Amino acid sequence: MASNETLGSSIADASSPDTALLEALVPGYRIISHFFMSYLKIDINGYLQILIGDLIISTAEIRMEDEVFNYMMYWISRQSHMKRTSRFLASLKFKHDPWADSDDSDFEDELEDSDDESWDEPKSRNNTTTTTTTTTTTFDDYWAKMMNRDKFKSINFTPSEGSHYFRYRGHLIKLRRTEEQNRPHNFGRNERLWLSCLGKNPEILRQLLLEAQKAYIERDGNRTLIYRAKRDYDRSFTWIRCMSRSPRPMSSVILNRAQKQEFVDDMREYLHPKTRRWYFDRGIPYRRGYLLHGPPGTGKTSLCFAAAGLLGLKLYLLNLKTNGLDEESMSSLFASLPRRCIVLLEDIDTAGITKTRGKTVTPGDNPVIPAPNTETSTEDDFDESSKDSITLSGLLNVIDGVAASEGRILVMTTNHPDKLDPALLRPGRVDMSISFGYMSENDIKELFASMYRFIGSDRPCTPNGPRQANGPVRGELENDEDSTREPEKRDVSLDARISNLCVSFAQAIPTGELTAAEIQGYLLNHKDQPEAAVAGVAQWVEEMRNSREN
Ligand SMILES: Nc1ncnc2c1ncn2[C@@H]1O[C@H](COP(=O)(O)OP(=O)(O)OP(=O)(O)O)[C@@H](O)[C@H]1O
Repeated sequence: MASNETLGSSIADASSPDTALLEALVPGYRIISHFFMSYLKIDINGYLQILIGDLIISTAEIRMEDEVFNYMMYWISRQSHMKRTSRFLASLKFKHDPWADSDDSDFEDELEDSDDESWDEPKSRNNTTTTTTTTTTTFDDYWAKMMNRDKFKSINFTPSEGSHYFRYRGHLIKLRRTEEQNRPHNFGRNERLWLSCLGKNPEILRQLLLEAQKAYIERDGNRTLIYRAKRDYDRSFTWIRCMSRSPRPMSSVILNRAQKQEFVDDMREYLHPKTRRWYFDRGIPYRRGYLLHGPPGTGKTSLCFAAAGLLGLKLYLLNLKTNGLDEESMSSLFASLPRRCIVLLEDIDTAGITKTRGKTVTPGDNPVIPAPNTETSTEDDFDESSKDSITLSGLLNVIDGVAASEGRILVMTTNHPDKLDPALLRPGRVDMSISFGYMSENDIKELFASMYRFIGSDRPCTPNGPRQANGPVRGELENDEDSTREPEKRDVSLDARISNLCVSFAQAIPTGELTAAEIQGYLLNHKDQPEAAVAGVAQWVEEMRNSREN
């Protein structure tokens, strides 16, 4: 903002007078206080401190564990005048600083860069030719550029610890940054920010914070935000933002279409304000739970990510095996969830909660809990791990507990639904189950088409040939990027080619034997060569069968 400027920095702590703020209030204050000190030996700063602190200054405190901290740090890091402050912290972009540009966005920048270039397999090394419209780049050129970029990581400049003064919309603002000392190194930093302005009306601080929030949220756009539970050094747990990703298109998850539609419709229906009212009017806890079950690599997690992207919900990941996670910490995590979000509890059967309702976990009681290594662990070690484990009744208490946020969507995934206690599966805890399995012929065709819909000139394709000219209606399951492409630009010959190949590919694979992850793994070896994928598939299936038999 043009009207903003940084006026100076000091390392004075909180107890020192806010000379700059006073100067703004009483022009000439510095000279007056100097006069009092030099000639009358009276330090008027000390007296004024009480007046300033309690009567004529408004202050906002911002804690690092709160997302507002990220808003503010992001805003600060984007203010050119703040970068010019005389005392600053220079740091490389850290992935765990959500306000800094993440590695994910670096990665997406790289994708955009590489989209601007056309690619040529090198006939000889360092063979680069320039055409009138695009640059033809060899891998070596690209790699040299990336390696250079990685060496020179961006440096963030933010105001360092202490006090900094700047003007915001004509108001003098003091920013103080502090860091908790004596904190174990491996638990990271714990900082606080303090924003102060003159006067008892903090309106300008609110405006600043709202502007910071807007900037931060706009930066995320429609990306899916992912949080995970992190243990602090005082053993408490909080949610921290761990990454943001472009939304996964729902159409990229291969699942029976009706089931997928039912899942999405059910979530939409649940999130509708009328449904919320319906629950409240009847005194029913407003929650919804889903169980996604099936063999590993069949798309359970992918569906959850795609649903979060489609509905624009934040995703909170929690692994019940997290070291130190107990019922109390889990309840406080659930209590601090936002009103609308998806919580994903993965591999619920491996968490020591299978069919042990009400039992205290003891060695050998539950084969799923990792047994202590008798050679290296002591009794104390085991006591600690049992104390930290989540029991089935503990989990049920958290799911049902009064502290559990209403409005959240709970998704649990498992490879072994048969191991789960019926108590966990009852309606109210699990309202819909979706079974994931090995690939059918249609699934295989769909997966093949989705892998090759962008090759060469990058034209999307469906297993049934070119999409209808009018395209999907917004909000239907085809919410993905190809739905926005103009139909007339589509490469019909590629569509026809892929449609034929996916039939041959699917015919060569036995149905109900392989997972999507396995087939995807094979196709990744033939990324731009669908014909080669079809040619080699029979042999690959043979090898897979042999490896399973051995
Ligand atoms: N049904 C599917 N549709 C599209 N891709 C899939 C599907 N199933 C698996 N994949 C691909 O396989 C990989 C693993 O998928 P995912 O993590 O969703 O499986 P999962 O069922 O959650 O596995 P696990 O039980 O081991 O957690 C991902 O790269 C995903 O893209």
